Amino acid sequence: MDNRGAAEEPAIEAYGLGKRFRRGWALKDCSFRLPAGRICGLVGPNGAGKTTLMGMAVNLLKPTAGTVRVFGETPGPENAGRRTAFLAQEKPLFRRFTVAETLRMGRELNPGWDQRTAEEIVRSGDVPMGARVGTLSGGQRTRVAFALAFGRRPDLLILDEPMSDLDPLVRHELMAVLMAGAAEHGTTVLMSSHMLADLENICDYLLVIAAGSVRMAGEVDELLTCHTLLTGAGTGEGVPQELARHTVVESRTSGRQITALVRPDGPVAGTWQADAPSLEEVLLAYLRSPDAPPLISPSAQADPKVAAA
Ligand SMILES: Nc1ncnc2c1ncn2[C@@H]1O[C@H](COP(=O)(O)OP(=O)(O)OP(=O)(O)O)[C@@H](O)[C@H]1O
Repeated sequence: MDNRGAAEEPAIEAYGLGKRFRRGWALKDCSFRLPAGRICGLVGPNGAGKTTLMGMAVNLLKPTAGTVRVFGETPGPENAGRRTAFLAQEKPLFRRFTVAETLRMGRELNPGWDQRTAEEIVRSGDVPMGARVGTLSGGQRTRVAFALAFGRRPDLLILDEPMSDLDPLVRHELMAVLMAGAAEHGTTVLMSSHMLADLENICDYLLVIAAGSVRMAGEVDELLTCHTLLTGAGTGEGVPQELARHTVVESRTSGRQITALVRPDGPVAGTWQADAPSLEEVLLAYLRSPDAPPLISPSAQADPKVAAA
């Protein structure tokens, strides 16, 4: 669905966004739009620029080039900042605070604080309210940090690899909490993760970056339906001639069999078995093929006017 024209501003819109550190560009010419209300997976190899992008959306980093807007505003402590909660990769918490004190701090700092939900998230993991944060396991600390971010009831929740230190059961439980809460409150979620199979179950939107630029962005359904996985008999090296008119994202030869992920431009000639790829197959193909043409679906295309606003 294309949200253009909807009354709600996009949750995030970036145009020509870039960040340069001493060693070079961490993110370059990055343009996309994330419509409000989506659960968006942010995918990319190590060092692709995911944390840098999130840092600019939450005003921890200033862009070197271009623009990023959150609900139509430049990120800052005011409106956009108040509507956004960020769970950083290192989950910064006060180690000397007890869990109860941590939640009390959340309540005192945030007018729309949802104590019941925050407590439920903590209690369902049997984390003692009286325990000091510094004595908790990594996964328990993540649960508390998650409760703190979620309890703010933000309109935009930005999570940097939230699942990396969670066991599979906790991961599923917290992601279910996330999805139910987001559905109930219309929260937009931007979540980076390397767990591609998990993202398939959680996300309805996707942003893929590699080497500092956008490789793919849009509705998961849309991105899936425009790809086909072809399997056929390989006759040699390289992309077979009959695929030349289509966009071949990746082609791999194994023995006498060739497998190609393509964006077909009309019917495919030749004898191929055509299958619908999984999200994981599409993501892996794009991650392995940095030279494949990027794919930005209409709902994810940034409006150049954002840069001028
Ligand atoms: N504060 C900084 N100073 C200098 N370089 C930085 C800084 N922060 C990030 N970088 C560089 O920017 C690039 C992008 O880093 P970033 O942390 O955004 O990647 P990432 O996609 O989040 O990676 P990962 O999946 O490993 O968490 C990397 O090359 C990194 O070394």
